[in-house]
Amino acid sequence: MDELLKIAVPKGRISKHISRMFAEAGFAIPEELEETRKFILDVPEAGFRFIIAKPADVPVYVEYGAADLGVAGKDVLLEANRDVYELLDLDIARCRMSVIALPDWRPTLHPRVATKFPNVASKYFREQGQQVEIIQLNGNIELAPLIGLADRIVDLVETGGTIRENGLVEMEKIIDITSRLIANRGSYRMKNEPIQRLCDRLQQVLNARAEAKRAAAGGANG
Ligand SMILES: Nc1ncnc2c1ncn2[C@@H]1O[C@H](COP(=O)(O)OP(=O)(O)OP(=O)(O)O)[C@@H](O)[C@H]1O
Ligand SMILES: O=P(O)(O)OC[C@H]1O[C@H](OP(=O)(O)OP(=O)(O)O)[C@H](O)[C@@H]1O
Repeated sequence: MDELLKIAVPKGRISKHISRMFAEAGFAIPEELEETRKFILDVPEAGFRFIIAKPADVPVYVEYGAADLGVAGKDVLLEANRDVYELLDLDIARCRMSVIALPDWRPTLHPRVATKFPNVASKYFREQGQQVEIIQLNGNIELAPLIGLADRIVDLVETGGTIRENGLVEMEKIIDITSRLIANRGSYRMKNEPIQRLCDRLQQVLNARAEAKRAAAGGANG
């Protein structure tokens, strides 16, 4: 097959994990993936064309077939709710989505929740039987309760450093988050062989990583 497999990858956190993971899978990926200002990076030796996208745009490129495959956080996938196949949990960029507030938070008559994930947050509070006004922001969500824009936020937590530094507390976890490999439905049928080959190699990396983790835990215990 001479056509390159088009893979949409967000720059930043996820691209760092991806270059490492693809290298472990035996694909020589140039360091450029993390550094480049180019938005298209061909790696013909491996048969890939990387498309460098904003995280929230990855499912859009994949749904429309502008990319065959993509890597996106489960947060982004739940929020975007696009018609794509989720092929693999890559177990990278692990964090959780939580409800966060100031420590003295009390229920109010007209609660306001600020978030980058309005669809996920609305669904969560609806399921909890809570009526809230959702305010969509695009970043630095932790600011909202500090300046009186909202009394709670829904955001991602990894180490807890950001909420701690801003004097906030995590109230409830909504869901655990990792990044997923997704595929365009048509590409999955038409380019099944190279996609399956890539999935198999990535699955081997996941197995090797899990085994190394088990061995390390065993060593620490024994
Ligand atoms: N602190 C974190 N720790 C681990 N994973 C995270 C963390 N924050 C975000 N993620 C995961 O990484 C993905 C990409 O996040 P990243 O911070 O690189 O981009 P962003 O800031 O959301 O997007 P943009 O570039 O549009 O500002 C998120 O969708 C999420 O799945
Ligand atoms: O628990 P921690 O380890 O502190 O990580 C959590 C922070 O990381 C993410 O922000 P990011 O750095 O992506 O910035 P953003 O607000 O622009 O998305 C997230 O939105 C939190 O603010």
